[in-house]
Amino acid sequence: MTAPLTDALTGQLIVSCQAPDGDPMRHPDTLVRMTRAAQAGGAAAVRVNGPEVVAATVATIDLPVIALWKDGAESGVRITPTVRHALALVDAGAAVVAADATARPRPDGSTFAELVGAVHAAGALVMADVSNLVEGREAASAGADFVSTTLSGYVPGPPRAAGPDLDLVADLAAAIRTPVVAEGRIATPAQAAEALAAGALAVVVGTAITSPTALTRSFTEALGCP
Ligand SMILES: CC(=O)N[C@H](C=O)[C@@H](O)[C@H](O)[C@H](O)COP(=O)(O)O
Repeated sequence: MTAPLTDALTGQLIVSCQAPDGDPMRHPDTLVRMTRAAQAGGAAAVRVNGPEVVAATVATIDLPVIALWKDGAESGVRITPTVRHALALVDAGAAVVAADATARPRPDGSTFAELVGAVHAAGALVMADVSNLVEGREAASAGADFVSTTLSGYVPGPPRAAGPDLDLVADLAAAIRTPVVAEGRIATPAQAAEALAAGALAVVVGTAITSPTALTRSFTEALGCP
């Protein structure tokens, strides 16, 4: 089952259609409209947050849905933190469940490999969201179908770079056979192309496409607006 989706995603753009807590765009119908816009613009898949939005997206567009469920404190494991969260996303129709695969303990005590096993048994694939090369290797060994650089810069440790972590993309692509997805702080079409050249199977772009609040702020800050 991995192969057809891998083929469909090769060299393609995945649009992350999410909005943070409190953002005016965090509204199910609005988020589903973002996925429709992504499809209209040629995206090969979308990445969406929460079972309600996943189910509404699956009912609305024809693209594969990569689903996560952000739950819990910003400081801990937050992207699909437990097996329960993962299986709820499969029930909602996710083709792929994205889950934190960092070395941090999961709140339900499960291992990442156990989450992979549960999702596979339920008939979906797994995208491992990692922050470094070691986690990527371990996620591949645990059976992840895709490894994404999502969490580089978002766990305690090295400071967050301004741009995408293309070194991690290249290191992962050289180290594992599992397809690598470039994700996180990809802000321009040129950076997306660089990520593919670095060895990514596909590129996920979120904020630069789907966050008018962040994009507005980038302009107001550049202008020194109060
Ligand atoms: C770290 C974390 O929680 N990342 C989340 C994962 O789903 C999203 O908030 C990001 O928007 C997504 O990864 C895409 O990245 P960017 O918005 O930088 O293009």
